[in-house]
Amino acid sequence: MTPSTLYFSPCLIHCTDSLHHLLIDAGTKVQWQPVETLQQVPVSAIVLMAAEELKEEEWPQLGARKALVIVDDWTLESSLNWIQRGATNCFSQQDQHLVTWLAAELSRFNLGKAQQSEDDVLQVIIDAIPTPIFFKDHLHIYRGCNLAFCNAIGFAREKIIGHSVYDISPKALADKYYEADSKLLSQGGTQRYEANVQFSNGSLHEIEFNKAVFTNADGQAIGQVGVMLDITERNQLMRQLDTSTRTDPLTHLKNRRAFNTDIHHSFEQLKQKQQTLSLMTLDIDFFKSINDRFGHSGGDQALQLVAQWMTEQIRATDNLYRVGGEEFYILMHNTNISMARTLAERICKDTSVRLFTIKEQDIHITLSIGVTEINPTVDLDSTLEMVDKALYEAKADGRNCVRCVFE
Ligand SMILES: Nc1nc2c(ncn2[C@@H]2O[C@H](COP(=O)(O)OP(=O)(O)OP(=O)(O)O)[C@@H](O)[C@H]2O)c(=O)[nH]1
Repeated sequence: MTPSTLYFSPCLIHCTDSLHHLLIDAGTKVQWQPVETLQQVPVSAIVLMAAEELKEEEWPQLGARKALVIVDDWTLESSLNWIQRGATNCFSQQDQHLVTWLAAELSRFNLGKAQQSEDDVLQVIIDAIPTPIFFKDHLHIYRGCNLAFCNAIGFAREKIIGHSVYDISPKALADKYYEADSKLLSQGGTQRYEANVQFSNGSLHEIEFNKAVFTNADGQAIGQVGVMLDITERNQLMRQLDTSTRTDPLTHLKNRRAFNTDIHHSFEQLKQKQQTLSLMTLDIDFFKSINDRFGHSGGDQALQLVAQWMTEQIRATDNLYRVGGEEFYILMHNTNISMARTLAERICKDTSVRLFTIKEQDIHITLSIGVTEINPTVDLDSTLEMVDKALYEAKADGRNCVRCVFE
């Protein structure tokens, strides 16, 4: 692109010829380049667009170009409307001010270039900050950024400054950014949100955007500044922490805390949908004697083996928890009491005939099991009490058996 190239929409071809000659008379030689859409116009370049050819979806790109909107009937109101949308100016086709505007702008462009200073102290300072920083004007056009921002999104500064989000991001993403920016500009203050961002090297990052509006002396929003905090590691740690607070360290099964969350969630779903949900509580019989015989570490090994064994016995839709010393729960979705009882009896029987090897000795382990179907009209605490009662009945009836709650 050269500064003296002027872009124009094809339906203005008839006026480019006279403009060309008028500009030569004004001492400015230009070349003309037709474009179908604003997207084809390089950022910061001068473009003449016929108002009727500008689609609404192109408006966000007006501010990133020196866009002159050419209307059939010029009115102050329509002209101001176009300027508010980001157009640089608005002229009627016959208006010779267009020639003076172009001549002035083209000579100012050259002057501006000569005055450009590479010694921008503020730029040097923000480039030293490792966190990506950017700022945009009230038309969402990038007006500044630091090196970390360039590196993160993978564009050189010249490809960012003066561009709209639509010039540097895929449309779907640009739509999201534009919406968030518009909200912030209209509400003022600050904005904080998290989004997944793919960096230029292909890596995916969880980013916390912290943005704030800045205003002129009259308090009018004139732009926004944003900082991108990379919270990928922090979020990973939080997820690990969350998992570990819901996991039993010995058996790696979900623990009572996870059970409480899951059962409340499932109970709420049960109230809304026509489904069935059953709960089984399983307790190892005479576990104390295993501890007494093999020591605490032998007891731990037994717990791990039983947990592993039970994991193999349940279905993909069942959830197994270790909720106490030698006590487990199985939450069974889409399962009524008769299906739950069948599963419980199979686990009970198969466990009793299986051999578990603790400290190189084979032993039998049995389970007492209580089973209930969860009724959405009965409160959860009462249901948990009833299934515990069923378990105690199984213990009282000699252990190694299943007892059900029937309402
Ligand atoms: N090794 C080991 N033992 C545990 C753990 N948690 C609880 N225990 C032991 O489990 C035993 C449970 O004993 P009881 O509540 O008397 O139950 P029980 O011997 O299984 O008898 P019944 O349940 O009545 O059949 C206690 O000795 C606890 O110390 C653990 O994490 N590891």
